Amino acid sequence: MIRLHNVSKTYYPHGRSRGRPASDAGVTALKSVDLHVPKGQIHGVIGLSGAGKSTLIRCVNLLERPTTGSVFVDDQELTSLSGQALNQARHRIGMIFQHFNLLTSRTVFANVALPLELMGMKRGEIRERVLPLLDLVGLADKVSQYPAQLSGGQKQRVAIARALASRPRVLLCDEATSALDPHTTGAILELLRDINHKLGLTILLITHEMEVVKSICHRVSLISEGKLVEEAEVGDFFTAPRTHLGRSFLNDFLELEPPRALIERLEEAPGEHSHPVVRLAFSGDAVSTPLISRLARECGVDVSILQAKVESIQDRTLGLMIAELMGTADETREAIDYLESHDLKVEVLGHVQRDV
Ligand SMILES: Nc1ncnc2c1ncn2[C@@H]1O[C@H](COP(=O)(O)OP(=O)(O)OP(=O)(O)O)[C@@H](O)[C@H]1O
Repeated sequence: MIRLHNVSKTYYPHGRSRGRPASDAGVTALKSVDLHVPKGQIHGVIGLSGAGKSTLIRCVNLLERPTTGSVFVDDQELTSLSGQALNQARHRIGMIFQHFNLLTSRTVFANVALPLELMGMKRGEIRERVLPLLDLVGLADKVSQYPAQLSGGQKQRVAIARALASRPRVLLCDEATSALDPHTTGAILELLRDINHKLGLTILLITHEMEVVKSICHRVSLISEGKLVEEAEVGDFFTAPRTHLGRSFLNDFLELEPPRALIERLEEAPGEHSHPVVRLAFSGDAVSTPLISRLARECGVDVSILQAKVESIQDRTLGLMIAELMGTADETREAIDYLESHDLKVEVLGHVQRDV
């Protein structure tokens, strides 16, 4: 449904003039991005501030025109269109924004009606289209109110109804819940999930919050310095991110870091009298297997659990633990092999001196 092929975007300080001086290098915000979002999927793009998320999503409806590469939506190449043809194609793409972008002088009804007025639709038809949409987003009783009379969550619901007014095939969400509190965020994400389900709408969203990805996305891409560096099913991303940045997002989300006092004592290389400190991630059957007690029995290693957590990520259960393995060098090495042979991901964070 959405396909980006080799899309790059460079912002030039002096626009796109042909006589650009050689020193006018510009900022390359996207580098050779390939992305495919099949029909009916909810796809998240997550990244740090400045990574290129907004540029990426704005390239999908050509609010930003890519410097090179092509963009297809619903099998139509948007990058080959301009003028009226591009306007027509954009009716199939709805968009919502972090700060809602409502017109303050228009009522809720008139905000949702605006794109239909611009399409030249008759008043009666507009009414028939807008009222069910306001019902869908739970605002049937706010038809005549103005944006200033609404909460943030209600404003975003108006924006969602407006985005759906032209019956788009695709909805783009630009940090749509970043200005909302966690409870309201949950409600808006549930509405988006509902719309995806009921209308079969394909959704591409950008966010810097793992919670958003965890709650509603099917797949996720990680963006860093303008490049998509990782793409995975959400369950896989949360159990075994492949990049350092992915692991750092996951650790921040899980808030699973060794205690500060321990971090200060961690040494990179093992010593004669040191124990490894490991981060263990396990999913599937391993969650319910008593591996730690077996470790003690079968490898003769004592395990001191420093932190542990079990998370439900969609249909998967993910266990995480930070632990100190106490035994001789041979015993702890054997213990790590044992854990890995049972499909646990083991990351040695460092080594701490034993009290001798
Ligand atoms: N209109 C512009 N002109 C020049 N540079 C821009 C423009 N818009 C974005 N940039 C630059 O492009 C890079 C990517 O910005 P972008 O806004 O796409 O990132 P982002 O991941 O959405 O960041 P944030 O989460 O902070 O909004 C940044 O270095 C930014 O400074």
